[in-house]
Amino acid sequence: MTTPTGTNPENGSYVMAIDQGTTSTRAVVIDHSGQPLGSGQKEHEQILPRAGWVEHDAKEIWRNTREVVGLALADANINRHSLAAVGITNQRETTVVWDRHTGEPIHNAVVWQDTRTQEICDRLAGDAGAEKYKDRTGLPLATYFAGPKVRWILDAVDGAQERAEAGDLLFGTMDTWLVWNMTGGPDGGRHVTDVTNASRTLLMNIDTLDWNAEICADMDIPTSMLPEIRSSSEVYGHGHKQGLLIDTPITGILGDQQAATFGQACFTPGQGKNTYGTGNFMLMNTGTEAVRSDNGLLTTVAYKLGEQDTVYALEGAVAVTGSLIQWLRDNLGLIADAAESETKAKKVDDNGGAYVVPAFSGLFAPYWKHDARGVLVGLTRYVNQNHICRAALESVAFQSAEVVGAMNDDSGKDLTELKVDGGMVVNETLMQFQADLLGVDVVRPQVIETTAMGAAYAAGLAVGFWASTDDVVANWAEDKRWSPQIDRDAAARKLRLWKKAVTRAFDWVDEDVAAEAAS
Ligand SMILES: Nc1ncnc2c1ncn2[C@@H]1O[C@H](COP(=O)(O)OP(=O)(O)O)[C@@H](O)[C@H]1O
Ligand SMILES: O=P(O)(O)OC[C@H](O)CO
Repeated sequence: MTTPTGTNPENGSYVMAIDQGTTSTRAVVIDHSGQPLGSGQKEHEQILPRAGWVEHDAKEIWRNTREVVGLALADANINRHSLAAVGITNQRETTVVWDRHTGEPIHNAVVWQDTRTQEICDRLAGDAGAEKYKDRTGLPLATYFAGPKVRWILDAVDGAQERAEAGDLLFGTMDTWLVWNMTGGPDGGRHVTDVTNASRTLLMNIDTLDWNAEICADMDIPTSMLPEIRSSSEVYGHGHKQGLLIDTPITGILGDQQAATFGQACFTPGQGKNTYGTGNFMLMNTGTEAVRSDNGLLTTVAYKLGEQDTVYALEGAVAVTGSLIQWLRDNLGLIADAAESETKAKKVDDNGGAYVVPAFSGLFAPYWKHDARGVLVGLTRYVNQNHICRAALESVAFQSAEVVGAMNDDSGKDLTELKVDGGMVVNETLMQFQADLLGVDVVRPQVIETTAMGAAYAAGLAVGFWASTDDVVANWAEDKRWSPQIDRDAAARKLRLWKKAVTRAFDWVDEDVAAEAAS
């Protein structure tokens, strides 16, 4: 039990991580051995104005952040004096533009899943060629990333371009928005981001880690509205007097998938993890080299600790996995909760020949086909709802198996085991099927809060709370391992049928469908 005095022996004994995710915001208090001590969580509204558009209210997210910080402190039974540092991790790419004088966003945040910028991407590809973007930024020119979203907001809001050019508007991903508000907002808030988040904007040169002036000019984005790019682990500022974390040093920022990679202790080239959440994101550490992919993977920054060398990763981003299970629940009413997807899937031995390809916002890795849409194929009278639940879970594993295939091809090495985390890894049927498909062990750590752990470690390393990444490795422990149980020919046949199903999703959005969606 702690008391709010300046002399408490527990002062500085913990680190807090704030995890600002797609569906909710969490704060977690973590101790030196890497154990979560207390947490708070709050969901925010998903604003869906039309097909393909997804928005968040950035002010709601800031309110929720303050609330969950209070909840986590209370749950851990500590006060802010017990915190040595706070780290931020966040849904990446989601874009906010706000007025630097008032702190008011000029539009709802445009979320990473949102596809409204397709026309902007097409125009940019027509002007300069998509290859230029891949060469400079390591990314395909796609609606997923932040730069085109900034362009869209500046076009959509009356007078925004002029205000941006006059230096009155600021851009940020969620890390930037939160740090600016936490450190004072209009009253001296720090306008910063870290290299991992900046590497998702399509505006940063992946080799020099600077904003690329030519690309910013192509998108007509004034560089005055861009945050300063900093490392992932250093002092960015301190909590402002109006917040709950007054004077607490803010010392870690990592995009959420990079944070999970860090929390899974993937510090050696070749090590990687796969996170099963709203979408699936696999990252493999490629060391200090920014490897370009020939197979639809993204080149991204994994982390940069202070002045140390930048560590890069290859990433396979899959847009729809856990959100398919939400869709079975909310749109089809097939299941009452996510866990029932497993109960139903276990009632049948296989998918009955059915395949679900959840290309709800096109297909991300390894295909990058924006004009694909979801399909359910292989239907016969035999197929029932249990088969569909199984097919939905299998689609999650199939999509990740294709990403692993791309990683193996790009790196020239075969994956030896897969570290997993995220909300879906409690689903044992899915984990077993993943091991069966890949032919390698799937391994779950004891603490599956890897995202929060990663942000906490980045923050704690900056203030000497942990001495080095060796402490992170020492704190990591295995919980459960699934080994392959089917032969490789059977796995290859399943994957072949999946790939056939995927081709049925291609090329759905023609001009008529696009015009209808836009009207
Ligand atoms: N038992 C389960 N089986 C299948 N999917 C699940 C299960 N439990 C949770 N999920 C899915 O996991 C996702 C939540 O994971 P989480 O890592 O919290 O997501 P995020 O961080 O992207 O918000 C939801 O999309 C939910 O549908
Ligand atoms: O918030 P999550 O866990 O769905 O992650 C979102 C990713 O960062 C998008 O790139």
